[in-house]
Amino acid sequence: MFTPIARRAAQKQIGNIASLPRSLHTSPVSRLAMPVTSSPTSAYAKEKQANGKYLVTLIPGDGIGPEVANSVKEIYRAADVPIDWEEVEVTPLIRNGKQIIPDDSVASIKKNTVALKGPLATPIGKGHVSMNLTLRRTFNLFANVRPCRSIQGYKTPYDNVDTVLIRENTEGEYSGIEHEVVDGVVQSIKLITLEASERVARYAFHHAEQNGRNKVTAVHKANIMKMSDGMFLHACRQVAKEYPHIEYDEDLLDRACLRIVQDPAPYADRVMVMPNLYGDILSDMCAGLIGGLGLTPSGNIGKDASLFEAVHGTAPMIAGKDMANPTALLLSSIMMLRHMSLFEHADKIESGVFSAIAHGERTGDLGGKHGTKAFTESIIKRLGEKPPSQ
Ligand SMILES: NC(=O)C1=CN([C@@H]2O[C@H](COP(=O)(O)OP(=O)(O)OC[C@H]3O[C@@H](n4cnc5c(N)ncnc54)[C@H](O)[C@@H]3O)[C@@H](O)[C@H]2O)C=CC1
Ligand SMILES: O=C(O)CCC(=O)C(=O)O
Ligand SMILES: [Mg+2]
Repeated sequence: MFTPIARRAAQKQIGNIASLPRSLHTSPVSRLAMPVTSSPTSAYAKEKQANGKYLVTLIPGDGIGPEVANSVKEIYRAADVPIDWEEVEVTPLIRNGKQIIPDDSVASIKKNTVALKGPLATPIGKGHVSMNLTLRRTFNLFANVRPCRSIQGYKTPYDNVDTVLIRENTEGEYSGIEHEVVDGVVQSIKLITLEASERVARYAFHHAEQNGRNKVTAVHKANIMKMSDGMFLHACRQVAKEYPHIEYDEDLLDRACLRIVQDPAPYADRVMVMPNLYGDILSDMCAGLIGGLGLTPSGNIGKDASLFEAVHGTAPMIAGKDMANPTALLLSSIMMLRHMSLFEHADKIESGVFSAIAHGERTGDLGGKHGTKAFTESIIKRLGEKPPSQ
């Protein structure tokens, strides 16, 4: 199945990260709450500006986006994070019959190579295609890293969730190739390539190694989709040979869902890697185990740019009401800071937000009385504070 040409092309595009030195964060004891996402093929290498700060693209987004983005900006100001924001919009434009991202937004991400993004709305059924997916494809953000960890001090039926999902981010069920064959018959194509499968598999093994996880599990439905998911598995098996010190296994998607909701603890040792749609669904499911979408971050990692965003969407029912939980976008921004090697600022903000939640200063989605603004103030007061041990 693997031709030497396809293999060489894949190696050239993402590099062979099997031979990398291990990072500082390899022991489970020192494992960070929000993981490190950089690799030699996605490492942040920008210089500071003359004023001593880095320039980062900010897309506030739709719905609750501007409110949670504002919270991040205020916290960064209070924490003296050396970042200037370059704010751009990603309102869809049509050019030559094709939907595109505005030129200035593309140019900003290209130039800065790192972006923080609020959620963007996608109409259901008819209407414009997802600008989220368009951004991921435009910048070839091939791996979507979605960590989900129980929040210390916020009790749910599960105390020990610590999952990391890595979702193939550019193709699969979200390739966007759909057409009506004849009246009443529609075809939607799940397109999977060996190149993208190998690329995300290699990133998953590298991520496991870099963040102190000793196992990679490929999640699939290759019993049903024998060719597409079968090739995805084949790619994972081949890449696994490059990482003999990392254990590799496979699980069916439906069985994995059952096992995770029955007992998430065994999943704390590993990274799960999977095709696009499965990662979308599984990441919302895992968010439900720790308290909801107000809490889960993500990073879209590419070779030339990386874009960090919450797992959640625009939450239209609560938009503009000072009710949104900014934690998910803030934790995404902490992943971004670690990607940029701004570790001290990341640690200071991370401890502030976990401390506020542990002290019961919470937004409504977590049963608290704080609005977005009051919760932001609580985090600012607690920057650098160690959360109380339970
Ligand atoms: N990456 C992105 O930009 C994403 C965009 N979307 C888009 O967002 C729109 C709305 O999608 P939905 O399916 O309703 O999902 P959603 O994630 O916006 O909302 C699901 C539920 O979670 C709650 N919620 C989400 N984020 C929250 C937060 N920060 N604080 C408190 N509660 C929060 C909402 O109130 C709602 O009850 C759609 O247009 C969808 O396409 C959805 C997911 C991701
Ligand atoms: O693009 C969208 O509107 C939804 C995307 C989504 O659900 C996700 O990336 O998790
Ligand atoms: Mg989703």
